Amino acid sequence: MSEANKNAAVNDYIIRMINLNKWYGDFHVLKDINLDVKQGERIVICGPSGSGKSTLIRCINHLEEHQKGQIVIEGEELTGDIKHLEKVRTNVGMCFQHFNLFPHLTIMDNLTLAPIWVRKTPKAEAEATAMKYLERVKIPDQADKFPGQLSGGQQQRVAIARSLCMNPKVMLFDEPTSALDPEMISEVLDVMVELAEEGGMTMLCVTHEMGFAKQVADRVIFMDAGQIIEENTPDEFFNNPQSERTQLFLSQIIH
Ligand SMILES: Nc1ncnc2c1ncn2[C@@H]1O[C@H](COP(=O)(O)OP(=O)(O)OP(=O)(O)O)[C@@H](O)[C@H]1O
Repeated sequence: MSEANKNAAVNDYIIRMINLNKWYGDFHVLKDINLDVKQGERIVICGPSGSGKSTLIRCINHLEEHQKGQIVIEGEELTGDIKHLEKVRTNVGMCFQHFNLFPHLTIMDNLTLAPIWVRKTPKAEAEATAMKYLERVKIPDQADKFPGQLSGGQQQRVAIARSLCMNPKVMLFDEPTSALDPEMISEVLDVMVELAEEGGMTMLCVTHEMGFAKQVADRVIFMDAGQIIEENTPDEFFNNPQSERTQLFLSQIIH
């Protein structure tokens, strides 16, 4: 392949993980992960507890540091360089299991904090954008409340809106529904489905919500013991799982 073609191929990928390895002390948590993510691709990552799913996506925005291999984001290797990291953290939004909202700030202030201080967006513009996204996640009337006054499902929708206010290219979701009461799960999944179906946003979602995976994922990745064991379209993944470990996992979660 010519150098130009090689670069063109590389540029198709917004995120590349190349022989990625990570250890927590002596514990080898990620083992030779190779994963290329295309711009706009929607990926669901599943697998047993402790298989390294959260660690994998936390490495993408350097919340966890890898020790070997490479992560390349928009053609630039992630090294921990502070300037690059600022850019990555602006372009890659993340929603966590436990929302991580600032409890002492109103919803509006939670949403406008980063745009005003990191992006230097004028306050009125940041507030207008925040309102737009609060409407999109269907809670515009909660803007002046504090996180503690909202349900878990509402707080998670605020967390999604907060990420969207930074106009990210990639959204990482780390089990966004697993801390929610069952009746609140669908209101968060609905927002995620809408986001996925709009297209354009690259999404990596660690979730056990297999209905979500079937509905919107372009690709499902199954991890076990720090390795990617299998990846496929949802159709193939659910109907024709190849490895015994995937079959066992699916038999345990789908009844
Ligand atoms: N900061 C840490 N220090 C040491 N070990 C850790 C740390 N974080 C995670 N681990 C261990 O690494 C392994 C992978 O954890 P990780 O959270 O990435 O898995 P997971 O697949 O997301 O699990 P779950 O579905 O339960 O959230 C687990 O055995 C966990 O105990």
